[in-house]
Amino acid sequence: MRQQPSCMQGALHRAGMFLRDRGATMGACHVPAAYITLVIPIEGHHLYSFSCHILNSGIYLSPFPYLRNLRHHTTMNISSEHLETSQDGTRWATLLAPSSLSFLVAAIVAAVITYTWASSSNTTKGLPNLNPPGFFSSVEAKKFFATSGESLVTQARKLYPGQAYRVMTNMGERIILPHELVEEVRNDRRLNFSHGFMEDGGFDGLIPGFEPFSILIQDGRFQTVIKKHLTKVPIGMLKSLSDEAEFIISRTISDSPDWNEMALSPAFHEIVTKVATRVFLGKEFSRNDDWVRVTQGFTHSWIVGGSALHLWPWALRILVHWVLPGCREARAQIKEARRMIAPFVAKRQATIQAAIAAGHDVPKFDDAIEWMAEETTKKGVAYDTAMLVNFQLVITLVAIHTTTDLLQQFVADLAQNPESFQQIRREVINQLQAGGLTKESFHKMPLLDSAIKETQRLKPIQFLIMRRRAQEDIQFSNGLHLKKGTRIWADTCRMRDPAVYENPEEWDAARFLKLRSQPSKASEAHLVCPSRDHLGFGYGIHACPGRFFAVHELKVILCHLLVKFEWKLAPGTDTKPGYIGDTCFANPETRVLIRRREEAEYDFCSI
Ligand code: HEM
Repeated sequence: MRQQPSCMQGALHRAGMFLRDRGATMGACHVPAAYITLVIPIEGHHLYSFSCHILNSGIYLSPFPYLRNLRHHTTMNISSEHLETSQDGTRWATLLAPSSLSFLVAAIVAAVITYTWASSSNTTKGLPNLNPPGFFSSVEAKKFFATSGESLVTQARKLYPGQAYRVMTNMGERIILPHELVEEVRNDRRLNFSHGFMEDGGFDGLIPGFEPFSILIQDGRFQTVIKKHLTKVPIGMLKSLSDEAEFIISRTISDSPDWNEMALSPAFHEIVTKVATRVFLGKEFSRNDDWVRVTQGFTHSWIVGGSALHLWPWALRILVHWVLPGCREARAQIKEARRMIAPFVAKRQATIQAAIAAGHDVPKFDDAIEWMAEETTKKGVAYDTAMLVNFQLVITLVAIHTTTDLLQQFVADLAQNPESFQQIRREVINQLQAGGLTKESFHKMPLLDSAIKETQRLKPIQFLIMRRRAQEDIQFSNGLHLKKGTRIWADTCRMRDPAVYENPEEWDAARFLKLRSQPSKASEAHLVCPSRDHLGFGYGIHACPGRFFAVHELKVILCHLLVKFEWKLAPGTDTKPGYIGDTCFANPETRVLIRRREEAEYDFCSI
């Protein structure tokens, strides 16, 4: 089965499959043979990650976690009869060519040059280039976009109205599409979200510490779990959300009737994490501070490590990640998460086995571990702790900081608009008193819904949204031609366009409530309904599938806050959003003065 390939050329040729996937083409390359093993994804699947071992005279890169046992293999032929199939059905090929460390370095340099050349030969080259990279390096341009991306894009809107343009972002080159093309992007399956995210955020599974993101591209099961289990938000889930909100708010926000100063960001981060974790993993984990620390820490490491990695050329990332602090922390956090989840999964399996052995009904569990296990089994694939942990880490990552951010911005907006604040509180209390904390009551709180949507209009989580990667060549109606592998983002400028929204710079709580009375706009005026005029949750087939859950979670937390507390901005505090790259975040320094309200107009324990 195993034999020595003749030289490095073969290995690089296979590496070309990986590069070609993002629009590159490999040139012929004669490099003397080296002991390098590359594990390359086959048939559109991606590699989980590499780990690197020095074995005898050679370097051995082995995949993690599914092919751990292959560490004992020294060579493997790439030909189709020698493909490996991992537990989840993904097929892999391992490439090897004989030699020494110097040739590994030569191979990496060759790959960098080829990739750089191939990337720059894209057909979108004729588009205006907003932030061109330097001749030898794109690092400065990437750093510039990270800090000044928002002002660059504002400038581009004036320079290139209605046109697509190129820009070197902090994550690499992107084509920014004018909003006119949003309708063409939204349901085009050739423009893929997960593969784009997997590349930007998961580094295509090539970097240990980022391998959890491979869950995003495994036959859509991640998205299916969310759509199937987190969209309807049944009353039991609503009750869990409220129960956890009651618990954690009482421990995070002072109960004093006197004004106390509080920073919004850390408090809301804690509240949102625990409330969401209650649904994802139950009380055992939502009340477990170590778990919360690990999952929050993983998000932080991902941001820090990922931002640093993006400054390196692709081929060097597989080396530098070993020393970058965020990447090292991410690896440690994954290990710790596995250590915590493994006994939980084992205990559950033992309970099921015991029930079966005793002839009892198999107990039913209702949390994200169970949903994912069920969905995976349905695909005929065995699941393991590593995969379940990947799922937990990624779902927490996509769910928490987005929801925390919107909650924080909304609370700050209310503090700056006291009249709307009082009207929204009145609406909430009236409905809670009339119908309790139910979905029906939420339907009767249109001002709350409208005001949150308004906050999101003025400060979406990204001002460039709908990240996609062209999975094949694409021609748009305006003549724009994208080559396979091209990365696009869409501009959100329409969300502040005076032709679409009257006084667009003004926060108007009732803006979307008023739109509900216009038949043509009624449906898209709801918070969970994306449209070309409001891209806060994206738009089209890849619009955020977690938005229904996020909106319910937000409303539950807000009901608690509105009923129990009074707040206003602390003197001198700053509410201006911050920008990193395409991300727009609520100001982490925002502080409020907050106090407990005297009236107890609704008792949450009664639901
Ligand atoms: C206020 C909170 C949230 C905001 C603002 C938000 C925003 C977004 C945005 C803008 C996208 C990209 C859509 C596109 O490009 O068209 C997205 C995608 C996604 N979101 Fe959210 N999100 C939130 C909460 C959540 C939650 C709670 C979950 C999970 C429970 C979640 C899971 C996802 C997933 C899985 C995708 C990728 C969809 C796909 O692959 O097609 N999000 N979200």
